Parts: sequence; structure tokens; C-alpha cells
Amino acid sequence: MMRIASGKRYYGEDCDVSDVEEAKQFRDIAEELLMLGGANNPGEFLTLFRLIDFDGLEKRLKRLGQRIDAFLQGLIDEHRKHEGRIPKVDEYPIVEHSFWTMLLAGTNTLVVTLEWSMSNLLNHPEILKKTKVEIDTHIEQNRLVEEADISNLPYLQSIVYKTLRLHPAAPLLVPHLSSEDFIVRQYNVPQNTILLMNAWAIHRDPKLWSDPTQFKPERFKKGSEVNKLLSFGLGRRACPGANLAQRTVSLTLALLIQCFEWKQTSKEEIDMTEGKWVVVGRKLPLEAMCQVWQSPTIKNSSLI
Ligand code: HEM
Repeated sequence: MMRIASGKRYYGEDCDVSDVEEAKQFRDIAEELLMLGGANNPGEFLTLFRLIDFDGLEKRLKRLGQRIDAFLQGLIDEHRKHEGRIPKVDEYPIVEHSFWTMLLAGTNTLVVTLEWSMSNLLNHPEILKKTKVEIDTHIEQNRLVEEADISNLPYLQSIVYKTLRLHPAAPLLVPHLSSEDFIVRQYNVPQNTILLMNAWAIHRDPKLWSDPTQFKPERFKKGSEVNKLLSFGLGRRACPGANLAQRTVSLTLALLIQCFEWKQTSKEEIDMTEGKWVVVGRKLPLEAMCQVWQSPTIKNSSLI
């Protein structure tokens, strides 16, 4: 995402990151923001806590907001210097906020989805094998998978859908606020109520899915199953990056499978315990062994 937005890289080996200090700053900010975003704020339930800023959450958020503004200002100034344009201060807020929302909403979500996909595949070697066969059957030996190939790899796409169902990166979506009073079934929802939707629970509801906790990519062969997914929300505030996300995760996963042979580090199943941030990844980082497949195209690729 950072590359799309500014042409820079903030993650990866230090030698690939042009400005190591700036990259570290970004990673620190993103981590703190995700941590505070997931914080349970007692002030939302009891006014007294809000008045005394219990836990100092508000102070920490304000401090973080200033760090974010300074960081983004630096990027925008740098960009304008290259563009040779005179800065127009009143343009900043929109540019800043759009830029930051994209980075915040579009980085960790992709990473955790990819990590959950790989975890599931390592726990199901037969599915991993089937995916490799699909890739090798559709992609010529002398080239790597490209974005345009994804639509010809339905089994791979099913794995991504399946992962989005069992491990939606934002299991409670994003909090919404009711703009007026309304009724859902027998529930009265007053104006200004914070509303959370539990996509995680809906995706595991046995009334909607057969074998709801099983990792069975085949089920998504039937297109209608995809329409039941809520991983990107619904309606006018649904995720605008859904298409990009599915393509990015599918392509990265396809390349990982095409280029490397993957194995677990032990005989035990990979622990699938979830972490507790607002974007829910694995509790423990995924550990796996990989080896480059012995093909000249892959060995000579700049990806390796
Ligand atoms: C697997 C990856 C992703 C998942 C699971 C995901 C999921 C979500 C969810 C659940 C929402 C809230 C929808 C709602 O509350 O109804 C959302 C909002 C949003 N997402 Fe994503 N997202 C992903 C990737 C991306 C990417 C790559 C981008 C940007 C390029 C992006 C940009 C946004 C933005 C800007 C919003 C806010 C939309 C609004 O409030 O109107 N997301 N996303």
C-alpha cells in the first residue's frame, strides 16, 4: 500500500527500505494506532470515566494524532518539493486523511489475511498441493503468476474466500453510529448508538453454513456462497478496497505457492489462536519452512 501511495517501502529487509528511520516511525505509529483502536474505552459507557479521561486513552490518542499529522505533513511536503508546487495548506486535511485511511485500512488487513491463508494451507497439505497443481496447470513453466491470471485460478480464489470467512481481518467490521432512531426486528435502536456487527459469528453460524468451522475451499465453487460473506462490510460504507485486497492477497499467495515448497516446522497442527487487536491476526506469528522450487524461471526471478 505504501508503494502505491508514495512509492516507498516501509516493511521488509532493511536494505530494501530507503529510509530506515522513517519506516520505523511509520511501523511504530501503525502499531500504536491499531492497539489504541482496539482498546475498550470505559468512557463510552460511563460519563464519569470520560470526564476524568480514565486510563489516559484520550490523551494518548491526541498525542498519537499529532505524531500522525507530523508524519504525513513530512510526506506531503516531500512530494510537493518533487512536484515543484507551492503548498496549499487548506488542501492538506483531505489529502492527509485519505492517505492515512488507505494506509491504516489497507496494510495490516492484507498481512493478516495472507498469514491466515498460509496457516490454513499448512494445516491442510492436500489443499496446498491441489493449489500448486492448479497454478502449474494454468501458468506456463517459463513465467511467474501475474494479476491477470487470478481469474483463471478458481481454487486459489476459493482459498482466499474461505480464509476471509473463517478469519475476517476486522471481525466486528468498523463501528457505525445510527444517524436516526430505527427498529431492527424487535429491537429499538436510538439515534447516536454505536453499532457493531459480529461478522465472525455470522460466518460461523451453522444455520448459514454446513460444517461452519471446516476449511473446505470447494464450497466457494458455488458463487452464491461468496455473496454471504461480510468480511468487507455491506452498503455504502463497505470497504472500497475489497477488490484490490482480494487481488493482492490472491496474487501474493499464488506467488508464494508457485515459488516455494512449504512445510510446517513441527508435526503438530499450527496453532490457530487469534490475537486481540481491532484487526485480528494470529496470536503468535506463523513459523514455517520453505525451499525454492527447482525451476530456472523461479531461481532467476527477482522475487527470490
Ligand atoms: C483483506 C483485506 C481487507 C479487509 C478484510 C477489509 C475490511 C474492511 C471492513 C470490514 C471495513 C468496514 C466496513 C463496514 O463497516 O461496513 C473496511 C472499510 C474500509 N476499507 Fe477495507 N479491508 C481490506 C483491505 C482494504 C484495502 C486494501 C484498502 C485500501 C486500498 C481498504 C480501504 C478501506 C477504507 C478506506 C474503508 C473505510 C470506508 C468507509 O468508511 O466508508 N481496505 N474494510
